[in-house]
Amino acid sequence: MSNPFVPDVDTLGNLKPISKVVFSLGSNQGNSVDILQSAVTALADTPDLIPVDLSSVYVTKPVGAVVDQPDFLNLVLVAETVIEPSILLERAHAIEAGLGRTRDIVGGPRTLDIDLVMYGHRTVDTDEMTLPHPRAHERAFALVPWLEIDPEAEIEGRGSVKDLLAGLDTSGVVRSDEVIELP
Ligand SMILES: Nc1ncnc2c1ncn2[C@@H]1O[C@H](COP(=O)(O)OP(=O)(O)OP(=O)(O)O)[C@@H](O)[C@H]1O
Ligand SMILES: Nc1nc2c(c(=O)[nH]1)N=C(CO)CN2
Repeated sequence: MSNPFVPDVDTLGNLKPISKVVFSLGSNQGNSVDILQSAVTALADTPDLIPVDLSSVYVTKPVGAVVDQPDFLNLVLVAETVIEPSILLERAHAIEAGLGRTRDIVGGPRTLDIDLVMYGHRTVDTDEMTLPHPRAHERAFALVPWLEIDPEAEIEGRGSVKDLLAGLDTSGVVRSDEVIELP
């Protein structure tokens, strides 16, 4: 996909399959709007990754183990790619690190978090990666923005995002006026 006229092939010359990938991005430290814009730009600039849709920005109440922390800004980016999930996660971690992310308190405040919510129909369960993301189906801060850009969205093994959201409290997820755009 880097060059539209040259198809992506593996070492045997077979065409690499294109997969739909869903990223959930969050930030609640630093200038979250600038950080999320830089992260979206960096993901979109990734060779062999084509952004398809970007959600609005949402202001969200913290959920999980640490609720006593500032509100987050969250958004979802859907893309198409031939990059393998493990390489994609490395890329996401490199973008997080480049934008000042340190890994300290699990579930605590962070300048930037990039989660790989889903990679096509792939299911993975290794020490490094779980796909679909093991907590995405219970996170209104990820599902609300995702549903906005993909009303037919489904999580492999969990069902439709619309149905999942029907069972979740979405009151802590509010669309904001902040604008973040694809480059
Ligand atoms: N689908 C996935 N997307 C992102 N990270 C994942 C995924 N599956 C496993 N991980 C791993 O989870 C580890 C913890 O990630 P991170 O530090 O972002 O956690 P967290 O943001 O505190 O919590 P959460 O994973 O619930 O968002 C990372 O080392 C990463 O490799
Ligand atoms: N609202 C909200 N809460 C969270 C978030 C997040 O991005 N948004 N990320 C977390 C750890 O990944 C834990 N809690």
